[in-house]
Amino acid sequence: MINVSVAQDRCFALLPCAGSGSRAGTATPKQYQPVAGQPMARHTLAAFARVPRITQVLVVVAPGDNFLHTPDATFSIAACGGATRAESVFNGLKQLLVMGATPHDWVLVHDAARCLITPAQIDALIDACLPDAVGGLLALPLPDTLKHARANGRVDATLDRADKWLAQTPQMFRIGALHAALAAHAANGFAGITDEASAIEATGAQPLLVRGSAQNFKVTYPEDFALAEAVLTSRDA
Ligand SMILES: Nc1ccn([C@@H]2O[C@H](COP(=O)(O)OP(=O)(O)OP(=O)(O)O)[C@@H](O)[C@H]2O)c(=O)n1
Ligand SMILES: C[C@](O)(CO)[C@H](O)COP(=O)(O)O
Repeated sequence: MINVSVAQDRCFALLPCAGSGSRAGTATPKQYQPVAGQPMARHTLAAFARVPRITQVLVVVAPGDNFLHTPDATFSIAACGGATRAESVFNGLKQLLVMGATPHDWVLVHDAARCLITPAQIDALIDACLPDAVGGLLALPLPDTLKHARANGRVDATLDRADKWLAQTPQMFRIGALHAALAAHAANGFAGITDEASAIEATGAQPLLVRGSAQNFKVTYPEDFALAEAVLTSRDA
């Protein structure tokens, strides 16, 4: 007998990996910089490879990129990266549908540059979102006091942070819903769409917040590499 619930709940992973990493200041895009002995994106991929509920992993790279092109059965590559992260994700979703995913399947979109994600955190998001009608994202309540700045670099107010969260990835939604939500912003260059949840929110739906970890930070600035290296090395010890 076919297990219908499993067939309905397939989870794909989509890793946008086509950025230039301009804030990191590296010669090659930051996601390919060596961290703890491997290109950063390889650590991200290794975490997803250890989650049995992920049916397939697709990495979206920039056209012409060949940094990940060594044979590896745990992921596929599509060289369809766009000018923005949202465009890379939008193009990757189209590729997933070409590869046999259906609009009803789930997709977990995860920054290649968040190389400290763990299988347990991915599983926690899947567990929380599978029973949910909308889907959701890993996120963190603000750990610090939040200031409002004026253009002159001075503070004019301290904001209430009780209802503020920092968005992380993965962000998990139905492929069809996310594709349609992003398509609505394609004509204006995905302006204001900085993550998957923001596109879903614009449809009126309310993504679920699932508590992530401070260790799941995005390597963005030069000083972030040493921290990522230290955490990864400590996990291997
Ligand atoms: N056109 C783009 C831009 C970003 N990304 C990916 O989206 C993730 C998060 O983006 P971010 O950290 O902002 O990366 P960059 O855009 O590369 O960084 P920067 O803004 O400093 O240039 C990264 O894995 C990055 O490779 C992408 O696939 N396509
Ligand atoms: C998607 C994201 O990781 C959520 O925090 C983040 O917005 C991506 O980084 P960017 O600097 O906004 O491109």
